[in-house]
Amino acid sequence: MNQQPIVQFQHTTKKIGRKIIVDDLNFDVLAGEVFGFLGPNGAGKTTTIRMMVGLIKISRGDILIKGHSIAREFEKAIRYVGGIVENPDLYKYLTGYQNLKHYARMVSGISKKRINEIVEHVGLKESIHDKVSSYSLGMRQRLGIAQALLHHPPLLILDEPTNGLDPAGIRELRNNLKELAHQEGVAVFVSSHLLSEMQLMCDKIAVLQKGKLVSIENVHEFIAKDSISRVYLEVEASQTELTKMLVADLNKTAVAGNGPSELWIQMNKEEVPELNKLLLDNGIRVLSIHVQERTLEDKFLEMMEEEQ
Ligand SMILES: Nc1ncnc2c1ncn2[C@@H]1O[C@H](COP(=O)(O)OP(=O)(O)OP(=O)(O)O)[C@@H](O)[C@H]1O
Repeated sequence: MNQQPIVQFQHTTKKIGRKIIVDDLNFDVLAGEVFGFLGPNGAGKTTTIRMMVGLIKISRGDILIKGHSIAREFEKAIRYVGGIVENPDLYKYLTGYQNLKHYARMVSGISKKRINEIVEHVGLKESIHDKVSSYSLGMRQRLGIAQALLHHPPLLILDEPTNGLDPAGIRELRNNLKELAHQEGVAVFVSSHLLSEMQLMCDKIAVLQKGKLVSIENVHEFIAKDSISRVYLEVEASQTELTKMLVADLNKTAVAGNGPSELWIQMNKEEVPELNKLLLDNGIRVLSIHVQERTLEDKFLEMMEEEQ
């Protein structure tokens, strides 16, 4: 997979009045990855995206798209961007196809073949000749993506794309975006509040807080890093004895679970074999041992608490 940088943030900063809203961002978004942009309300995500598409000026630094500066050569840079920043811009009284044709006329060099190809790609073939007013929100979102992709941009920017979609619509969108990135090599830059969704959708996660980049990692590494999991045990042993043994041998405190033989311990997944051995060496019968993996949401909330 071609992993060249499509977007390069270079000391990107936005100041409004005296307030620094986005503070010295430095990172790349690569071809072929779904890149998640996370952060609590007011972190500066929308402001960053608005700078990426030229809706507001960059105060300091720059953003390069395929090597072209948004600040100095906007016309060139923006040609490489497909974006839905607010709601997709669609004419409801026209059909999906007429909308795409209208858009294609504004951007030169888009063939009929390309329109059909993209319609198929976003899964709208069946309903493309229906009026947009009859479309569900998910279908409108897909038509918006088709429109953004008509001119073959190597970068797709989506601000909160799952807003208002039902679970089936979210799943469709997720699969669609992953396919675009992984099979067509498009860099997909997505901001969202839905952490469970981002965990399923993204390859990489960047976390913004108070305008600053606080983390950027592969999604699996991000979740697993310094990962303390809950390990649930169901054993045939007296809880008091077991608790004493865990403190003495592993320096761990166990918490009673729901049933009389259940308890849980906080530990790294890597420590589980040691726990298992300790139980076996002491002749304790283990009925079940289960590691509850952390989610992106757990990690994100922990991180926000630490930052506070
Ligand atoms: N034009 C403006 N004037 C003053 N402050 C602004 C302006 N635009 C944004 N802000 C402030 O900048 C901060 C970042 O806003 P932004 O909308 O980028 O955050 P966000 O991460 O997208 O948040 P959300 O998740 O709530 O959409 C907020 O504190 C907001 O109040």
